[in-house]
This record gives sequence, C-alpha cells and structure tokens, in this order.
Amino acid sequence: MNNIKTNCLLYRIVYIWNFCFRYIYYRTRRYSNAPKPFDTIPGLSSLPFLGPVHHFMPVIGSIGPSANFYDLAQHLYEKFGNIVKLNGIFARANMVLLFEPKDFDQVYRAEETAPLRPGFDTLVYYQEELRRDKYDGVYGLTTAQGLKWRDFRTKVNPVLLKPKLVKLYAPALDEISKEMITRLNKCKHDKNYLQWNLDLEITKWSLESVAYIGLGTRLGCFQNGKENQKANILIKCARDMMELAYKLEFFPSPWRYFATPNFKKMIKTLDTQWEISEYYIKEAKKKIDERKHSIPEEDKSIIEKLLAIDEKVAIMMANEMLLAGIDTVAFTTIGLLYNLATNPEVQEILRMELQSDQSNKPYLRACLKESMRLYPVLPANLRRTSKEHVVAGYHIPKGVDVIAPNEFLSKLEKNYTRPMEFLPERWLVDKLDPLYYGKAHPMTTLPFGFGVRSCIGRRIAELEIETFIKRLLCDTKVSWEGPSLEVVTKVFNNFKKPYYFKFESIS
Ligand code: HEM
Repeated sequence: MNNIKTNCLLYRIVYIWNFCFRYIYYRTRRYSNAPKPFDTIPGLSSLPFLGPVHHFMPVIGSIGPSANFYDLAQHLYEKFGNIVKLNGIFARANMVLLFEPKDFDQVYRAEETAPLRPGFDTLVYYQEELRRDKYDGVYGLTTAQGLKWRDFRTKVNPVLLKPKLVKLYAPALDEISKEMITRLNKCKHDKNYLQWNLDLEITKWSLESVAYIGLGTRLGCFQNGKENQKANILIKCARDMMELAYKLEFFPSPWRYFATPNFKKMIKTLDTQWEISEYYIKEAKKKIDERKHSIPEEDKSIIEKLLAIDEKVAIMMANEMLLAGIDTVAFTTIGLLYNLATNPEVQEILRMELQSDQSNKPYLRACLKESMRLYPVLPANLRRTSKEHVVAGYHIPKGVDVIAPNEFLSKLEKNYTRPMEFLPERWLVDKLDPLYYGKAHPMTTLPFGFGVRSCIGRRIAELEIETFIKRLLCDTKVSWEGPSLEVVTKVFNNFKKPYYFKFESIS
C-alpha cells in the first residue's frame, strides 16, 4: 500500500515537474524568439530634452565636441557592439547605427521601393515653406521624398546615367583639365597660396566641369573678373550651406521655433545660391533659344535634354548639379592626389598605365575606388524606415534613421586586409589573393550610396576625376612634404588645411 502511495506521489511530482519544465521551456523559447523592444538597444544615455548631447560637451563629455564621425563610430562600436541607438532631440528622429553590413543591407533593401533619405531639414523648410512660390512643388533629388522623388528621378535617370555619357563629354572635360593644370602651374610658385587654397582651385575646376556638362556653357572660373566673382560666390555658398547645416541640424538648435542668427544666415546663403544658379541657368536657356536650329542629341547639354521632358525638373536638376557636384568632386580628387603623392610607387605604376596605348585604364579605376574607400565624402549612409523592421534581434519602428557607418567599416581589419593602407591592387587581384576586396560584404564600402537612390552624378564625377588625373600625371610628379592629412566631418568629410603638396614638371 505504501509502495503504491509513494509511486503515486512520485508520479505526480514527475508529472508536475514535467509540466513546469515544458511551460518554462516554451515560454522562454517563445520570448527569446520575440524581437527585443527598441528601447533596449544599447547606446549613449539620454537626458530629458537634451538627449545624448552632454556626451559631446567639452571636458565633461565622454566623446567631446571635436570628434569626427569616424571617431564617434569607433567609440560606439567598441562600447556597445553591433547595434547602437542614439536618441534624437529637437524633433530629430531617433538613430540606430548598424555595424554589420548584412543588417543594414536587410533594412536598405526592404526600403528600396521608396527609399527615404532625410537630411537638410533647413533646405526642405526653405523650399516647402519660406520660398514655396519659387519652387512650386518641385524639389530636387536631395530634398524630395516618396512619390515626388520617384517622379523626378524617373525623369532624370535616362539623361544622367546614360552609359554613353563618358564619350560625349570627355573631350570638353579634357580641355577644362588642361586649363586647370596651366592654372595650377601658375599658382604653384606661391607655395603659401596653394597650401591654403588648393581646395578652392580644385573646386573651380569641378564647378567649371559640372557646369559644362549640365548647362553646356563655360562659366570662366579660371578667369579673373566679373564671371569669376560669380563662380566664387557660388562656391562659397555651397561651403557656407554645409557649415550652417552642420551647426543647425547636428547640434541642438531651436531654429524650428524661432529664427536664430545661423538660421538667418542660412536663408541668405540659400537665396544667393539660387540667384546665381538661376542666372547661369537663364543664360544657358537663352543660348539654346537663340540657336534656332536643332543640334544632334549627343551634342546637347543635360539641361537641353531635360528641358524637352519637363522644364521645372530641368531647372532644379541644373541647380542641384551646381550644388551637389562641386565640393564632393573636389574632396575626392584631393584625397586621390594625396594617396598618390604619399605612395610614389603606385603613382609610377599608374603613370605607366596612363602613358600606354591601352584604352582601358583598370589601375586608374582601382586607384579611385581605393581612395574613396579611405576618404569617402560621406562617412556614412542613411535611410529612414518607412515601416517596422526586426534587425539583429531588435524591433526597429517606423521613422528611425538607420545609419551605415561605411567609412569606419571600410577601415576594419576583419573586412579588408591591411585596411589602412592605400593598395589599389586589392580591386584587381583574384579571389585567392589575401588582398582580394571581395572578402568584405558588398555593402561595406558605398562611396556613392546604395540602390535606386544612389548618387546620380556618379558617372559624371568619375569621368571628371579620371580625365583630370590622366592629364596631370602625364607631365607632373605629385609629392607630399608634411604631416599626414587629417579629416574633419561637417555633414560631409573635409580635409584640415594646410596642404603640403608639391607639383613638379617631369617633361
Ligand atoms: C566623387 C564625387 C561624389 C560622391 C562621392 C558622391 C556621393 C553621393 C552619395 C553617397 C549620395 C547619397 C546616395 C544614397 O543615399 O544612397 C549622393 C547623392 C546625390 N548626388 Fe552625389 N556624389 C558625388 C558627386 C556628385 C555629382 C558630380 C553630382 C551632380 C551631377 C551629384 C549629385 C547627387 C544628387 C543629386 C544626389 C541625390 C540623389 C537622390 O537622392 O536621388 N553627386 N552622392
């Protein structure tokens, strides 16, 4: 009898234990499979109203005010790991940095139907509210979102991304490069001038080049006089806009609630930029109208081709080319010159390729790619979520800025062999070679962005830079006589001056 009782009790204990075990097992399994809440993503602590701003303050901040984006990404990665949250402040969206390329690949691909890339909120406010009458509902690619962006991009894609583009504009760009080199040779005797103004000179060349492709006219950036003054103001406007956008949009600023002094400066700068750009566009249109006869399609400038499709889009695109296509190209060119100057053996191999008869120049292409891996204009890419995502085990709601820190990832040993070295060969060797670039995930290095919203000026930029480098290296040796060049991030990456380049004639 006792035996039966004991057996019964034992049976019950085993039964209850079994039940509890199963219950706990299934509950925890279910729970662990569920995405963790957004709020639990690790990241910098936030204060009420101020968000994580105290981390960026002088002395007391754990990061400090002067960190560039690369340093910030490194700090966050080392402290928090592959996924990091930064709370937004003053109506700025929350941000999540993803350090695994497969993770932002997943989000960016899922957003490809209508990718949202916010930024330049002051420019959006200027176009949509303050100067609404001028823009009349048509905004450029940098500021438009959703259907408006898609409609604009569909109209301009066939004109700007045409594979034949290279052939069409190459001779004129070569001419502009020759003039630039003559100008450089004149300036190089004044060492001090070039140390502080090389970027201005290179920007004059990039503006002259992009204006020729966009408007079909020469602006005369290398000349002295009135024309040159206008071009200089346009260059200054583009720079001031970046500087002011950095102050207004990356630091806490109440410009949305009242017009701060920097906000007023920004509006003045945008007005001036538009005024000069409009002047150039009107001049270009006048020339086209006065011609009174048609010319072959391949001889037409971008604005002429776009005017036949949609006049407002043509004007906005031309304006955007004069804005987005100058400092980006200048920075990339200076980065490449620096890498070639500090790696004379690479410069020599490249010179040999450029002097050879072969029409393909793979080493030149590899040098440019490698230089943009080390010195991308934009240190990170960005998409705002239009829907919910589950990434790296966390829930990411709609309206969050998902940041891909591409510059930082491109300099990690786990992605590239000898990552801090300028080794163009990595883009040419086969996959058995330890240097092979394909070791990294394809999303690791994205100097022109990603997918349908990637840079529309890519072909133009590559053509301009390659044409200039070909011309320059044929009879000039470039070297660097000073400490290493440093980068500082202000929305875009910039170089810290002075420049210690030496340009010597070798012919
Ligand atoms: C080496 C030079 C350049 C670099 C590294 C560069 C880089 C970029 C990047 C990273 C983006 C963001 C793409 C994304 O979100 O996926 C972008 C967008 C854009 N770029 Fe460039 N860019 C360069 C030159 C140019 C030039 C020459 C033009 C003008 C012809 C231009 C016009 C634009 C425009 C209009 C957008 C916005 C595209 C859109 O949202 O649809 N860029 N660029």
